[in-house]
Amino acid sequence: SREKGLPPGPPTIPLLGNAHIFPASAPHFKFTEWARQWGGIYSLKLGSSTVVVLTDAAAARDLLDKQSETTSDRPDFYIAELVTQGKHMTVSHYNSTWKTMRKAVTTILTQKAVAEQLPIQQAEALHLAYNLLRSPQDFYTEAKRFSHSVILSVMYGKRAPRYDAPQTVQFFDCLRDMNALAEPGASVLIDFFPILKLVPERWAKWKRQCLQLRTMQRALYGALLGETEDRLRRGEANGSYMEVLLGREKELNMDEDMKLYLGATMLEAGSDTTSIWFQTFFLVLAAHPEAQKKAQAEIDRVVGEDRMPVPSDLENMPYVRALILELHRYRPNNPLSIPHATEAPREYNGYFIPPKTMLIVNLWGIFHDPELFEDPEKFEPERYLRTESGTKPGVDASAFRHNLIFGHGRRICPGSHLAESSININVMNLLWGFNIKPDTDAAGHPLPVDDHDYLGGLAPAPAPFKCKIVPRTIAKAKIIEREYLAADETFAKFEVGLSPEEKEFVAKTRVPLSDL
Ligand code: HEM
Repeated sequence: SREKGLPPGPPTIPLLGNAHIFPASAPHFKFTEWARQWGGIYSLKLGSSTVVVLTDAAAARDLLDKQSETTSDRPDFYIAELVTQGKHMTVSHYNSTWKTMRKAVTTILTQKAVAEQLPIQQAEALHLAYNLLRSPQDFYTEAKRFSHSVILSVMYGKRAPRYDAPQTVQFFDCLRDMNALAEPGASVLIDFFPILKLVPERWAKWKRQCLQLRTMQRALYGALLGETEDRLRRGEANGSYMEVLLGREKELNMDEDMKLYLGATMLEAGSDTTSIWFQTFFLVLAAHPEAQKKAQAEIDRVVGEDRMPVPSDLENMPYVRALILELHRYRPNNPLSIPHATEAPREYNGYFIPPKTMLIVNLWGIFHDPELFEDPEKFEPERYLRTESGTKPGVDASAFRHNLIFGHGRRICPGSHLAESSININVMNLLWGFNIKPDTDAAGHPLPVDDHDYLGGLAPAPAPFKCKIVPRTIAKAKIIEREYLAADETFAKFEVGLSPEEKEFVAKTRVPLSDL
């Protein structure tokens, strides 16, 4: 049962606590419903463990930002432990391995270092736009290829020019298997009822799956690391982050496994999140033509017809900036962020929070709170023009920093600069060049777009859907094509390591559309 002093919460039953009512999928909806009933700080009992859900931006700031020395641990995650033996930074406990890896990541992902990688990000964005001219129906997988290729290039100095290349397929298989194993249903049970860990391998299919995934991951990430080392030996450095790390591995104290899993962490954390963001972008814009038209009008005013947008244009586009913030609010990538855990007892607002409590920031519940946001279920970028935080006028918004969707405290997303840069470039490019429209029926009538249809997981992606992505003018399509072909030199630096098949593929596709 719930110990005295804990924040309130739904009634418990013996032994299980609240485990019998713990939602198996899309937990942010149930967590939000409970927040409206039990308040911005409530607790759940799962067996003898405690979860505190924070649907309150000020409480999240006070506990996770301001007291982050004792609230930066992660909960036990036995599945990840089996697969990576504690070396995956995102889910690792707050220990010396995490500190070493986090330091390495902060060294390579500074705002300045990200700015230096801008040319390949811009070239990848051109490739995305060019591919949307060629095969707009593939936008869903193209969002994944693009996101993966950017982080693969900046991390390992190698592009992913097509979605169905063997190494790219292998990467997405690893990601799919990890996400499936980490679905709250299975993993929550093991973590809260540790006796399940003792089930022998022959009865525990998940144990066998973990070992298979470990083998797959080590083969893939070992090969990518080896390729970078070979390139360095051949004197073909191209400025990738892994090269920087390899140059400083002694000073940063990185062992072999840390190097391998650091690359894995970055590729996985960077590919999935950004691709889901762009899939959401297409879905929500197809459903909201009015917002799309306003953003396009602003982009046309600032950029005109004769050139593509450049990053500095965004300064002059308040509506587009508001649209990006509204997308973060309306469909936050990680609706429950990533859970933290306490290392020491905490008192907050008269409640007692014991050590080893799982702290969940319910971003969904915060961003969809009708007390804070006018008509929160409505997609309305204008709210970010009325107030800086998008909240209703008069609401105390001091805890609403603009990067709330990137998490809190010492665990805050280290990839946020890279992600924001990708988002800014592409949102401008895509709205400048294309109309994103609902799919149509046989008679050409637009079909309704369901922007609530999402898959499960901690970072839910829109369920695969159809939409029409059409160049706004022939002149703009020609400019995209011209710019893409002109980025040849930038691409070439990241294509030395491609297999002969990939090189052939690139050579065949790097031609004007009329020659295809
Ligand atoms: C739209 C894109 C992205 C979103 C919304 C996002 C969001 C988040 C969130 C909410 C967290 C958890 C923070 C916390 O625990 O308080 C996180 C952690 C993390 N993110 Fe991102 N992220 C994005 C892109 C990226 C990219 C591009 C990279 C890599 C280049 C990256 C690397 C990481 C890593 C390594 C962590 C774990 C940090 C740690 O546990 O210390 N993310 N991200």
